[in-house]
Amino acid sequence: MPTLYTDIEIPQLKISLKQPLGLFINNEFCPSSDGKTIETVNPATGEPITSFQAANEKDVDKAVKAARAAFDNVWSKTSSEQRGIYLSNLLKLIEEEQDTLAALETLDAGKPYHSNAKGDLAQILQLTRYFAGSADKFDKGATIPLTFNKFAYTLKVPFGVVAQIVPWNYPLAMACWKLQGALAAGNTVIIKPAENTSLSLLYFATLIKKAGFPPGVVNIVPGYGSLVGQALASHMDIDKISFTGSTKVGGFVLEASGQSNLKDVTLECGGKSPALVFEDADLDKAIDWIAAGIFYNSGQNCTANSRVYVQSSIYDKFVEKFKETAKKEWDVAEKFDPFDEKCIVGPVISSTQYDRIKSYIERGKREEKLGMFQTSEFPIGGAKGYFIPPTIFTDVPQTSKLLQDEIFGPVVVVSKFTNYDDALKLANDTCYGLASAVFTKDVKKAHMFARDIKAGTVWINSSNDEDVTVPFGGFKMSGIGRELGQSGVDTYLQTKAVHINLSLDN
Ligand SMILES: NC(=O)C1=CN([C@@H]2O[C@H](COP(=O)(O)OP(=O)(O)OC[C@H]3O[C@@H](n4cnc5c(N)ncnc54)[C@H](O)[C@@H]3O)[C@@H](O)[C@H]2O)C=CC1
Ligand code: BAL
Repeated sequence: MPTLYTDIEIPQLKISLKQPLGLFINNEFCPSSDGKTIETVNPATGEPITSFQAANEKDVDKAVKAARAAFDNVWSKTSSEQRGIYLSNLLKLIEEEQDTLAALETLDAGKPYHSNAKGDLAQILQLTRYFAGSADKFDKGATIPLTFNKFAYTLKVPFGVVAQIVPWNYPLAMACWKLQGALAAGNTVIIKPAENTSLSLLYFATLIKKAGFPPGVVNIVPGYGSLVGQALASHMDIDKISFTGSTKVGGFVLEASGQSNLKDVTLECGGKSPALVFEDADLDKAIDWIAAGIFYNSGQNCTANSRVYVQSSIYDKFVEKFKETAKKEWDVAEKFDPFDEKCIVGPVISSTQYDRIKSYIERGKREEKLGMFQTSEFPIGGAKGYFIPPTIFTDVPQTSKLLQDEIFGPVVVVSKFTNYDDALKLANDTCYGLASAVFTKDVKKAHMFARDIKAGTVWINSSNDEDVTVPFGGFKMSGIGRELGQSGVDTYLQTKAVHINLSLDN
């Protein structure tokens, strides 16, 4: 029998835990059908942590059968109030176990424990509270009076069996954005974590069971995207799929739906979000927001403000102060233990991502010969893991690959603009449309920008301070659909129209 649990010790926090390593189907941890496993690595050290069971197509079928049976026999007959009670039970358990869950994020994803992983858990608590309260509120239809002899009404009904594929940059938070919304709406779920960050969600499964969710309502199939993700996207008995990750894979998911059963698709994909700084902005505050908006989570944010446009009249001053702030507040030097309070910029997730980001930095420096500032020497001496210092490229032309591509690391490009029209044109010149930020004291200009920018989120005088009660999602190649807020439940409901004939004659 394969190992389905291992003991994990986190001496820095004096935490010991029993880590599940199996697939989670019908409320039980089980081995994969072919016994294959995946090794997961601590990105702060590059050393292996443990290995977990890797699902395959056969296991996906098993999970879908469990989810279908749970939907048909139990979950579709469970009242929305009761679903809210299960989510409230879950909330209490997350509160009790938040330090352990945050510690697992730090260990497996390299997120600085104090300044980052704990923040993810705070958001998870907030959204679980919100979705627990929404279960019996957002599923109401409407009555539509038609003629004397006819009226209609609508019912909001869950899709049934929902698949969810989540990435590694916010492993548990992204899972909870999707999971709690789908459960509140009355669906059963099969969820796939990213292959490099599966531990926190597997531990979370123990809370799902303790919270009282019936077997089969939540199923977890860790494994490779090209195998398990693809099997979910093309499965004939899954009614909806929600995906967060790269735009490229988002396209595969959409295509797989089209080639299989036209399952409903929500996609939350890449971004290259602009931040505009006008000459009337509060410069110090703008810089603080922008630095956090790109360097937090080592730049591994789909909404990171990775393109900064500054009005020419304040450009030099901005660049000088931005570098100072990056060095003072966001340097990585000698802070290589993400459990230590001093570590603010953790490692990036993997050697693959490290090499990818490094190649962009090399390109900017050598091929494109751009002005570059880094808070520390790179590669960093003394770091075993995948640490990259905050990197600022200046005077970057609009045609640069560094300005057009999503780099997904602590790398930012800064350029000039002359006036509002120029700034807007540059900001909209991208295939993405996830988020944007504008810094100005001119209320009119700020709202003009909110109107004119083609992006799903606009921050005025802030950046990346998302809120779980506000809808989130992208324009253009950044995605399809919305999550969080009321949309976070609505996206898992479909509308049925009922026509009523009151006529006595026909
Ligand atoms: N929007 C976001 O939050 C994220 C964006 N990205 C972007 O993607 C780039 C590459 O990162 P990756 O880890 O390669 O992202 P990815 O898109 O391959 O991974 C995200 C999730 O999709 C799954 N997946 C991979 N191939 C799949 C397939 N064929 N069918 C279904 N699911 C599949 C993965 O297993 C993972 O769970 C990053 O540099 C970044 O630009 C990555 C992660 C999150
Ligand atoms: N900030 C959570 C969404 C994301 O960056 O993927």
